[in-house]
Amino acid sequence: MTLDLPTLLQDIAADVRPLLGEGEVASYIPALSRMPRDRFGIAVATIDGRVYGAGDSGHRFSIQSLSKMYALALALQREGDALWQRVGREPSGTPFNSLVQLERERGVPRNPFVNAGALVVTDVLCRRYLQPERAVLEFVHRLLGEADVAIDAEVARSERGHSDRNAAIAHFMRSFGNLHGDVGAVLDAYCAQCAIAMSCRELARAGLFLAADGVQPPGTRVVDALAARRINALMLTCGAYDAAGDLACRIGLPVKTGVGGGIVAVVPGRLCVCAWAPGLDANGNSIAAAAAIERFATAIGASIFAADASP
Ligand SMILES: NC(=O)CC[C@H](N)C(=O)O
Repeated sequence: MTLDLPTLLQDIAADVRPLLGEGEVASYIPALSRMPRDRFGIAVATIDGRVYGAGDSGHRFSIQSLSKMYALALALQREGDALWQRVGREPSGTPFNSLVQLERERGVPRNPFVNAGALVVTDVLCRRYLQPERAVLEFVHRLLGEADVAIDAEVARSERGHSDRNAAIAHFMRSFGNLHGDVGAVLDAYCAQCAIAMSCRELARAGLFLAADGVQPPGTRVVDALAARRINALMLTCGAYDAAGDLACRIGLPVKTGVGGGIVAVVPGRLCVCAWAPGLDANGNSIAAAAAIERFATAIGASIFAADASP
């Protein structure tokens, strides 16, 4: 059966509309507190080059922790397996900005997707690049084959001005010797990378390398196949923080969430899907975007835990 993806996406946009008033926007970053909660977008990019969208699929929003996929890819490309000496590969079962495990585990974060792990990744990039946030942005430009996407300077400034918790995490790790650079410089780069603004269409296209063993269609290798596989594994187990198990049950795919309301999911060998809606649940994951991707994955039979992948 050939799937009618444009119609499916329209149906999903209509289905999730009642959820759009639910949840809270990420007001701990003041510039994000103004986001209207009635927005919704969804887009799918297939590895053979088709892109479909519905709702506000072309509207750019703050990618926030979705940037951690790109930063990790870049760090793995530069550092290889040495990275795993400084960052773990286990789910945390704690909120994304938690400090509690760091003392017991001597400053080694559980995984690269909680803030502590992402700050270590940024520290690695600070060693490698004079402007690490530009390196992440240019990595995105390479994935998209165009240089249009940018960092929203106001969002970056707003988060940087309210980054006490991330500063605490960074200083704490530095006290254990697991953050080597200047904490202020790491926070500058981290907040700027989180403030990249992209649309669902751009995020779905940019994530295709994860669906294609590290090769960005139509044929540019951006990371090796093993790195792509590892990023997917970490997205499945850690990409949604303390909701990773719930989303694995509901969606069954590698996913990454961000407090800007975006969720990216990868269907290996086939496609990448991104949904966006600003209202967040208590874990900081978008309520309507998660519901939309759940509905999409179910409709196309995408769960990696199901025997039959194609309806
Ligand atoms: N989960 C997220 O998207 C968090 C990213 C945000 N910039 C923070 O550090 O708090």
